[in-house]
Amino acid sequence: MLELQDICRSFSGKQVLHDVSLSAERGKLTGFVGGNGAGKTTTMRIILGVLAADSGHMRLDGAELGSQARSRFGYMPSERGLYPKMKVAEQITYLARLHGYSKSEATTRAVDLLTQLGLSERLKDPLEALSLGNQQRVQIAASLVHEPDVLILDEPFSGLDPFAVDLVLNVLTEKAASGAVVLFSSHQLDVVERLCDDLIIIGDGKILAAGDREDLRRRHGTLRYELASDADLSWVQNHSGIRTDEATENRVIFRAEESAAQQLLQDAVQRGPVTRFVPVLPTLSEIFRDFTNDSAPTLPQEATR
Ligand SMILES: Nc1ncnc2c1ncn2[C@@H]1O[C@H](COP(=O)(O)OP(=O)(O)OP(=O)(O)O)[C@@H](O)[C@H]1O
Repeated sequence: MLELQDICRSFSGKQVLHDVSLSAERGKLTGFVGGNGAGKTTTMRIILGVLAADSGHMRLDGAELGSQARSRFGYMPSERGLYPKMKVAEQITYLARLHGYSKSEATTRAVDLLTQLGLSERLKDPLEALSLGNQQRVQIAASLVHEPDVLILDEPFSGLDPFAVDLVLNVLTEKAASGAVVLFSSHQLDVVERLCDDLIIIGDGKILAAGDREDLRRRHGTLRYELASDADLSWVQNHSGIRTDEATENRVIFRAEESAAQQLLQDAVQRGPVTRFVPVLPTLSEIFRDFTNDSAPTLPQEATR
């Protein structure tokens, strides 16, 4: 497990990380979400050791994090950093060689990874001839080339089409299943909701919530209910103690305390057969808005990157 404890960091006297504590378990995909300027990249760069923390501790599997453990880290930075004129497969082979693979191992590894990422037709093209989404796949291949033990990805899904999202997801899931730590930041909450097992929400340099995705959905956000009946439900809108979010003749989605919801159910049963009454868990976007409304002026959907 990768653990950060009370990490602080300031730039020119302005504190941007405030006692950041988080953990990412082996075998799981951990999503790291927050609005613009929340502190995701700074945190990731500190994990990687390219930026120093002012204070705090970092551990991998209980041991203080040092350069030896970091040599098994893979990183995909948000600012892409490959050689535009170099051919795609050549580039990944070159990186594999730098990590100590023999020439034939490096070639095989490059071709396998790029094929897995859907780029088998583009191996001999220079990077700059590829679309931005495809260049990003190459960047992901670069972060994976040395079979990292801990994979840190800054916005790996931004700019990818749904097909590419699935390809990258398969690669990351496979990586996590092999026992690696996989931590990725993202603005795309729908993608994160679908992909990650665990979630960390950061706002204004502070960790706002963290844990198992489903657990977070159960614990946070406003609980809503769905009620459906064969009978007309138009009376529901005027029922005390509830607020309707959606309403048709035979189906409503409403917010209420549990006691008011139960009362409404009883009233509905007396008026006709109830065909459905279920709690509706909040989406990740709703939870994120609840948490960040106070702390981050910019919602991720408004991000331009
Ligand atoms: N080198 C730096 N010098 C000064 N301030 C910095 C530096 N790097 C980051 N910051 C500031 O730290 C804060 C956190 O930035 P960071 O890039 O970590 O946020 P982020 O969550 O990755 O945002 P985004 O989603 O917009 O990329 C911001 O206020 C940013 O301006």
